[in-house]
Amino acid sequence: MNAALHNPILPVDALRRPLRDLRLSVIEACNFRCPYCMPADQIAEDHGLDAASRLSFDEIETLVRGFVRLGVSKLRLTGGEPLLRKRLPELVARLAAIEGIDDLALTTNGSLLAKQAAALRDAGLRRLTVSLDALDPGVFRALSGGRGEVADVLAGIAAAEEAGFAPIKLNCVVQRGVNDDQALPLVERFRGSGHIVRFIEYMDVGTCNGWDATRVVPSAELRDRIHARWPLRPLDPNYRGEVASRYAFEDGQGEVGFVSSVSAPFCGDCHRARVSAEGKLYTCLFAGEGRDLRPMLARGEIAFSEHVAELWSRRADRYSELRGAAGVSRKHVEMYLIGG
Ligand SMILES: Nc1nc2c(ncn2[C@@H]2O[C@H](COP(=O)(O)OP(=O)(O)OP(=O)(O)O)[C@@H](O)[C@H]2O)c(=O)[nH]1
Ligand SMILES: C[S@@+](CC[C@H](N)C(=O)[O-])C[C@H]1O[C@@H](n2cnc3c(N)ncnc32)[C@H](O)[C@@H]1O
Ligand code: SF4
Ligand code: SF4
Repeated sequence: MNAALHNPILPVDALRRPLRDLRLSVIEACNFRCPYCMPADQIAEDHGLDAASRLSFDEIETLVRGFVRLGVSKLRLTGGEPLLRKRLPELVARLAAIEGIDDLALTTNGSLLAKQAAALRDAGLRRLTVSLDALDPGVFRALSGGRGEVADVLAGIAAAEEAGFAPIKLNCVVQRGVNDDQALPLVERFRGSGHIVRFIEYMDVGTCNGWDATRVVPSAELRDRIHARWPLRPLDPNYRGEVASRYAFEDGQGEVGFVSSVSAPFCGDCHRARVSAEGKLYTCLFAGEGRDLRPMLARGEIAFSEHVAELWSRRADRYSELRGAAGVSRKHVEMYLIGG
């Protein structure tokens, strides 16, 4: 909607998909070690770039302005754990002020949210997604790699609610035999709260999480389990290309969502670009390597956007649809580098 204001010629990729959505990692480091993302035995305690290797706030602002010229109106900040980035509210305020960014969201593990929710809200953040894989303290702790407490995340959600975030989306990555027994308690806890629990199929992202297809719980199976207890009916997407499929509780107690990248891929409508904390562009969550945008950033917003338009026009990614096909190999970037 805003895009034509800036640039009447908007790029489409080789599969005719426009660029609408930017997911920007502000930091690659994390205080958790979720085994499906950053297994503790493989990712060192002091893992991470030195601060100077991360894009500066000035670079990030130029980058986002450049993406807006190409049609992006939706921006999600992620990580690593984005709340570890120093002076994050200051960055949020700068990004919220950019004309053309209609939707500014952030995904966090929630552990540091209690302290920061109000400042982020005041800075202009409008939407929040908190990852929450379990309510049981022991299961939660194991799924954070022994680093997190569910009580802190629940306190973070309460603080975010208090600060005015509504609805908050709560993302749960489901693994069979690990935390699939947490699904119904999560639904029970948040039904009627105004927040939206979303179940994410465990994905084969990265090369270090030992992904195993037998641990994927297809969304349809989970949906049936929930439906048997609290009847559901399908809802229309909020916008074209929405990643989660939505279901309302028949009794009016809100909705749940399912992200089914493994059992029902959605590449046809994928309008998302991803940029890592050091400024590499990934045109797919499963891309093998990124393109370093930093040199072009130094040449300013217009030259930068022309460069990205060129890269986007050559994009033909659709990994989830091709998964398992002959010749499709796994040489993926790690999830904590690309931000999910
Ligand atoms: N395979 C795949 N998974 C995705 C894609 N986009 C998001 N996901 C996954 O879906 C999950 C939910 O994503 P969120 O960060 O909550 O973002 P979203 O669903 O786009 O959020 P909304 O803007 O609120 O609709 C995350 O675990 C992502 O990794 C995608 O393009 N491909
Ligand atoms: C990489 S994290 C970054 C943001 C923040 N640290 C958090 O956990 O919310 C973004 C999302 O990716 C999800 N994720 C990580 N690895 C995954 C995997 N293998 N399959 C599915 N989702 C995954 C996480 O659960 C989280 O919701
Ligand atoms: S999913 Fe998020 S919280 Fe968990 S290890 Fe990855 S980046 Fe950290
Ligand atoms: S697998 Fe790649 S192309 Fe397909 S929806 Fe995910 S990010 Fe987009």
